[in-house]
Amino acid sequence: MAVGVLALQGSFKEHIAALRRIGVKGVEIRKPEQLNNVDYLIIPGGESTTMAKLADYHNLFNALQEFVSTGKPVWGTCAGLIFLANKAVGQKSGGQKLIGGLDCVVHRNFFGSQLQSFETQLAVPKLAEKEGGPDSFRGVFIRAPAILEAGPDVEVLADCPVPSDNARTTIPAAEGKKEKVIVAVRQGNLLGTAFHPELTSDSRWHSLFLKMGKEAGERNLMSADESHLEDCQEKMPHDLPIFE
Ligand SMILES: NC(=O)CC[C@H](N)C(=O)O
Repeated sequence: MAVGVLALQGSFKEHIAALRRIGVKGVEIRKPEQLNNVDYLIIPGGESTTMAKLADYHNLFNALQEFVSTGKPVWGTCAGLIFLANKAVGQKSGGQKLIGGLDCVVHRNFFGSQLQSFETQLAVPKLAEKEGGPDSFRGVFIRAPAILEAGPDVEVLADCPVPSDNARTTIPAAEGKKEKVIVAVRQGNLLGTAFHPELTSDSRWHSLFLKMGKEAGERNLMSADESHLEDCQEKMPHDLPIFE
């Protein structure tokens, strides 16, 4: 079985390469019927307004919403996280369509413009508990969103300190009082990260995501067995950027 990666625009090739590094096949998804052939779906980073327009154009919204409701694992990174949120703020006028499902309020460009993109070490004790490796993860934030509010069923997997001078953020005054914002969450079959794990060589978010299918009782979905996964992870140094 394969992992689908929504391939309308954005970093879908990078996700497919990241999956390949842990021995898993990623399949590009552009049409609603292609979702029938996959048991996992990754919605990559990119530009969420453009992605929403393309999804509408390709009649993908209903199929994506159905996929989310089946309980199969879905992971949104950056623009993909915005897409999965029940509510987004800081959108272009008129807003944009969202798939929804993730009980969160996301600020679309919380950390500012493209020029204010940054990298930082995030504390990820829960990821390390499940996947081993260091307690920190190199977060690559590209015109990144942040989660301002999360519902009771949402587990916070990482947060990020907000710079005290707010120099980097576009946050409105009310949210400006925050000392930190949420940047990685899980809610049942849904995973969301505001940063781009596919741009680093640390595969732990990808392997965590694949385990979510197993946890949901769906066995034998991976094209690589566990021992192969562990083998790859051991050989792969953590924390190195990948620029492909
Ligand atoms: N790297 C990203 O995916 C950026 C997302 C961007 N903030 C948006 O609105 O879509």
